[in-house]
Amino acid sequence: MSISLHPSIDNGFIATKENFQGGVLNCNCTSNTVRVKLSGQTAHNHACGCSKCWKPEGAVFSQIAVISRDNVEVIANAEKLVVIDESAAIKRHACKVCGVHMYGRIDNTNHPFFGLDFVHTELSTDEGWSAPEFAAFVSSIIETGTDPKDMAAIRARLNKLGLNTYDCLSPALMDAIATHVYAQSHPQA
Ligand SMILES: N[C@@H](CCC(=O)N[C@@H](CSCO)C(=O)NCC(=O)O)C(=O)O
Ligand SMILES: [Zn+2]
Ligand SMILES: [Zn+2]
Repeated sequence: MSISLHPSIDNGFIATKENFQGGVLNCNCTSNTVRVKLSGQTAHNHACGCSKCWKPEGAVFSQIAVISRDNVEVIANAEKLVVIDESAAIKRHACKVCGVHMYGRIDNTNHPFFGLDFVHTELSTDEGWSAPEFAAFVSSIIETGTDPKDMAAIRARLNKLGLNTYDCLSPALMDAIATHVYAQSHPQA
């Protein structure tokens, strides 16, 4: 059986819908489902191979996007959410019953991505969320057990799906991080 990159990516993905208004993310519990309302479109959606982002069963990548934290609201069963790693920059709020990560939040106001929450839009039944644009932290899938011998074929599959592969974030996001770092040590007069 071939490796699943991610169920929302393996066979091509649903296109971004213009003027998409957002929707609701649901955890995998069939009762007392945790629900998170996103009041708007997401951005910078990507496949992430890092060991920290939540992946559906059997997938080697997660699919993760960002949205303004002001547009994220837990609307049901918030008491089931726990932060899985308090020491991480991104505090991933997961359902303690099914394990799904409902949103990741950055508390450090100096972090380059402060103000943005990280979300997995496949948890929504709504269609039209921003489509994946690239694959990040690709080499990191080896850290969670992928055979290094499979990497060339995996990178080729991602490329064929239209996703450039990077071993950290995309050049645009890495430039944004570096710009933030420079600005912190060179404040405007
Ligand atoms: N090789 C490591 C990489 C982990 C990592 O740095 N992950 C990134 C991307 S997550 C979303 O794109 C990150 O920013 N992490 C910060 C955090 O998780 O708090 C590994 O695989 O673990
Ligand atoms: Zn759950
Ligand atoms: Zn990640």
